[in-house]
Amino acid sequence: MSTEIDVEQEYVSMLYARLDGLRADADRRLAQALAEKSSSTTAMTERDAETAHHSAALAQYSSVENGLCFGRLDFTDAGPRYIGRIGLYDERGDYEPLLMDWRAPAARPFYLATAANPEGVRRRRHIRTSRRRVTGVDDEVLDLATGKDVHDGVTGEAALLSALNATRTGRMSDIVETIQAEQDDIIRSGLTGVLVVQGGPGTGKTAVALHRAAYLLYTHREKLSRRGVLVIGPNQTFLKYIGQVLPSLGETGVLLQTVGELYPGVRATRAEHPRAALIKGRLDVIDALKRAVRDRQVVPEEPVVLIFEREELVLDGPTVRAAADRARRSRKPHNEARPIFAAEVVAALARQEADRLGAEFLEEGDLADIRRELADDDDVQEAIERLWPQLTPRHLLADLYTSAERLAVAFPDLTDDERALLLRAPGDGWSPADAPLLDEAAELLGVDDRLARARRAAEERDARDYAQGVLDILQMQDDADPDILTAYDLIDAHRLAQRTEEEDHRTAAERAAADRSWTFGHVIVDEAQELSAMAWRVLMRRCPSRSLTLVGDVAQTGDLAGSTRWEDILGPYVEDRWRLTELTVNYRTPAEIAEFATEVLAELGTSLAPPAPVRETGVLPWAQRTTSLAETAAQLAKEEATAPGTVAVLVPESLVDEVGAAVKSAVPDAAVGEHPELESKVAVLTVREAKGLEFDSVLLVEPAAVVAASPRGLNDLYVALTRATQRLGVVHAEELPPALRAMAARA
Ligand SMILES: Nc1ncnc2c1ncn2[C@@H]1O[C@H](COP(=O)(O)OP(=O)(O)OP(=O)(O)O)[C@@H](O)[C@H]1O
Repeated sequence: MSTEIDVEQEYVSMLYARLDGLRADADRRLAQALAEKSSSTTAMTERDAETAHHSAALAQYSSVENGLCFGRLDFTDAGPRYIGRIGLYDERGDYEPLLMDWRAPAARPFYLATAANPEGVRRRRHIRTSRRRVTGVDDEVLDLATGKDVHDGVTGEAALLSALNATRTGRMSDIVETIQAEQDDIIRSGLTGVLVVQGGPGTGKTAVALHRAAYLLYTHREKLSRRGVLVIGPNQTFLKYIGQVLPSLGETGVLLQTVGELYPGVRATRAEHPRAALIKGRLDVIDALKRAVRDRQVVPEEPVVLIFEREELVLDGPTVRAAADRARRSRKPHNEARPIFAAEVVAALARQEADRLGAEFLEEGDLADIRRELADDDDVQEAIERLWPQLTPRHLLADLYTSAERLAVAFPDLTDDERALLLRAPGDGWSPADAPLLDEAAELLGVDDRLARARRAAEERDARDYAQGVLDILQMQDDADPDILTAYDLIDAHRLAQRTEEEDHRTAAERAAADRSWTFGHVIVDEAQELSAMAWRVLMRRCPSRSLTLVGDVAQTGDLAGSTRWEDILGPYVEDRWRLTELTVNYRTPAEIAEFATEVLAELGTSLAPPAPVRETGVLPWAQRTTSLAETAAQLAKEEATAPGTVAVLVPESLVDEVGAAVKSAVPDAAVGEHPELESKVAVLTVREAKGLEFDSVLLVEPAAVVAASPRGLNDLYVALTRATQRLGVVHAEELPPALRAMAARA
């Protein structure tokens, strides 16, 4: 007798056969396209496009290999509908859907139907698979009369709990099989406007943000694949943690970046004092940058003497000031106003030279000659460069940060101590807070695109030469029959080169990463509460359409430059035209641990409600007092590592080296230091580094020091307490913070 599993196995096997067929087909077409000898440039670009298309299809088919089909809906009046990671159609007959993409409207009842509101669904089935084998099914009968109702608003309870209880791997996985109704609403919310998703720790904000990216790309493919989707995360470790989710949903074209990467060509990761980041994150830094630019527009105290045609010409203060005023009145950015300044200076020098020669004997043409010669003169150019230098954003900021005098001019309102925080040695590298400033500087300076223009001109020349070569060959071939219209007759080398150039086969994400002026179709910001006002300014420049999703928790704000009110972030850009949605269920932290986090939340005095934990484990968190913090933490980490799953040792910044070294000697393959490898069994991290991450077991070291380390220390403690999916232990030498006093002492 065939069981339900056998029935589903048969169907699932058929789906995999179809997937294999599609894969073989794409493989064959790709090989064909690659083997094709292109006889013309047009054919070549077509071939490139085809190659890119088939490669992308192949990548997608491979990425959905695991868990291809995970659900089935049976309707009261219709046959079954299978739900999976992508849509598959029957190639024969009338292209009947064999598998419904989870993002299609027809798949929605899988996530929304409840016994109270079944949407025509009689039964929802979760299909569990391991590779291509069906290992089990979980059914829910959505019929109030005969079936059970959903539990606490949770759908697919068995599948959900099994996902939540699974041991963690150090890589986030997708939740496509068990998306909950409140999450589904957000994921499928419209593309336009600003959507804010506020939710406590573990409510699935990151998961929702990524599934939303996949949904938007599916639903608005045409628009978004051209302009691209940008996802901003707090740091590289986090981006690596979430990096697999979108590919597992078949989407590879989304650009994941940190704020430190927003300025193309710079990867800003240098650590700096939080107060320095705070200063750089405030909007009044724009005025400081303006002053820094103006400081480079020099009016000499002593007249500058130039030798031209063996005679002296003099540039005095008033002449330079008049030229500078004229340039500034143009309201152009510094580099773009420079030619105006240079022309004024040259004109003033030309007048001097004309007076010397006897102006009455000179004609306008002679004057123009003098101006041209002066403009070409090395000494004159050098003087102009000294008085109004051509500046790149990097030079401007590097010169500023390495000079106490320049800092004093740019930041007159800061104290000496504050300015000292900004001072750095030459070649010290950029911090994440510098990236928005580099971008702002680029706005103030205007593009110095000489290099880019020269490169583009060279490329164009190459392309033209290449096109000419192609046309010559074609013409040679076509010489045989003069009556046939040749490519040469239709197009010249220049146009052919242009056409080749227009076809840029990089993905939108790749092009966007390299282009400061790129604007995205949609921007998603995770841990959005942490971004500074300056970071928002750059992001808003990158997203003039204001099609944005902000995901975060204003109770977890740790960065001093971050925000604790959504209206403060958005007010300057969209006033009150933004939609607030909330996530209320905690999928990560078991009730036993969440209880302590709730205490901290109350102490924080916010009006935010704690998210409701969806499960209990029966395991109580514990605390152990010790006089040797590092050794005890290391010993306990070693013990914890014998249980299944991952272990994080979370430490205040001040103890990271000491505890890291002790843990490393007790557990040699533990990950410590910057950018720890999260797939390691044990990792030592500061609380800040652990933001957004989760582990099966968490050992928190010296919570009192976490609280004391920053004005937002209590927020940091809240983050630390909410990282565990199973177990939490606290190791401390000092008194516990009040919210943790009730924690049981370790037996
Ligand atoms: N519907 C769901 N089905 C299965 N797992 C889920 C679901 N929603 C959330 N989770 C899981 O809960 C955990 C927490 O999710 P996530 O990291 O997205 O939360 P968060 O709100 O971003 O947390 P934080 O504020 O701490 O960054 C993850 O393991 C995620 O996979």
